[in-house]
Amino acid sequence: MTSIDVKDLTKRYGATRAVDGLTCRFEPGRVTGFLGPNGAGKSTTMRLVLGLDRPTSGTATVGGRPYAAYGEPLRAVGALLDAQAAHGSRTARDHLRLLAVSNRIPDRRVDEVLQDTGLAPAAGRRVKTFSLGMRQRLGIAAALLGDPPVLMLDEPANGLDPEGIVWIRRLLRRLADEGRTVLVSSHLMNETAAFADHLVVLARGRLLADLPVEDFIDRYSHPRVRVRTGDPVRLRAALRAAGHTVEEGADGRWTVEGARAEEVGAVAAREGVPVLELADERASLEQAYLALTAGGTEFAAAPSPSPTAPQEV
Ligand SMILES: Nc1ncnc2c1ncn2[C@@H]1O[C@H](COP(=O)(O)OP(=O)(O)OP(=O)(O)O)[C@@H](O)[C@H]1O
Repeated sequence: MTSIDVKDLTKRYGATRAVDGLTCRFEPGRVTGFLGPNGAGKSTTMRLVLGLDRPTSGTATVGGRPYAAYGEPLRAVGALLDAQAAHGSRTARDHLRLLAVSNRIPDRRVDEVLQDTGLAPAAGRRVKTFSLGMRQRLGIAAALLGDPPVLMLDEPANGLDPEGIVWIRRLLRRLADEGRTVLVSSHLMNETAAFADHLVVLARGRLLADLPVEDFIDRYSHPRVRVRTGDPVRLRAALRAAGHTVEEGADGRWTVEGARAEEVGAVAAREGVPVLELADERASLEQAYLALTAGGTEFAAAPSPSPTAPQEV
């Protein structure tokens, strides 16, 4: 089983700490969503794992070894960092063949990954004629080529149509179920919630959260209840008297923020008010994520030591 281990990793570009003392492990058998606002350090971390950049300090290893120590790297880590990387004048098949040869990967894998990514009908077309979504699929095909135990994909759903998004979710799930380490960076929170098991959240190069998706939502989101009643006047008064704030939706359903269904149910029962619908509503990952990174923004907005000092980015 091959994990990615990041220890005390720091990367500075001039005054910018793109990655700042990051320690985390990406484990096999699950899809880890790697989240963070623009400039959080996700791509830099992935580049450091792939040895495309040198850390200022700290280490990043794959299966306990630096990526550069692997003789046939595509068999160790499949990565999609830049879907535009393929040479435009080559056909998709030739692009994959070249990668396969340099990693001693059998030629039959080229046709397998073309098939797996839905590109078989376009295999003989030049890459420069590909749409963004097709290039994205080609990048994923290249990542799968060496049948690697670790996959690292930067925004893989970028440019995919709805059918493509369903496809990539299923693919990521299958890869993790096969015991691989699957790391996926994304800006799309709800999208990530639909396929990730685990989240690692960065802001300004620092680790903000490293925990299962469910725990993330429990920890960072507030409970709320959806309720519908046959006696709005009495229930509204009773809930307000019990200290709850009620938001009334146009469809007759109310939202009670910060409450659980049993509390709202108890208030209604005490008043003898008929309840037609009552449910805890789990806040979405989007809300939880925004709440967390809003904290990161406070940190970011801390006053600099003196107005004339250069601002740390
Ligand atoms: N080669 C570089 N030279 C200078 N600064 C860089 C370089 N690469 C990244 N940075 C800076 O490092 C910080 C982290 O960037 P990075 O691309 O890793 O973030 P990210 O989380 O991947 O963002 P995004 O989601 O926008 O892709 C940013 O402030 C960025 O401007």
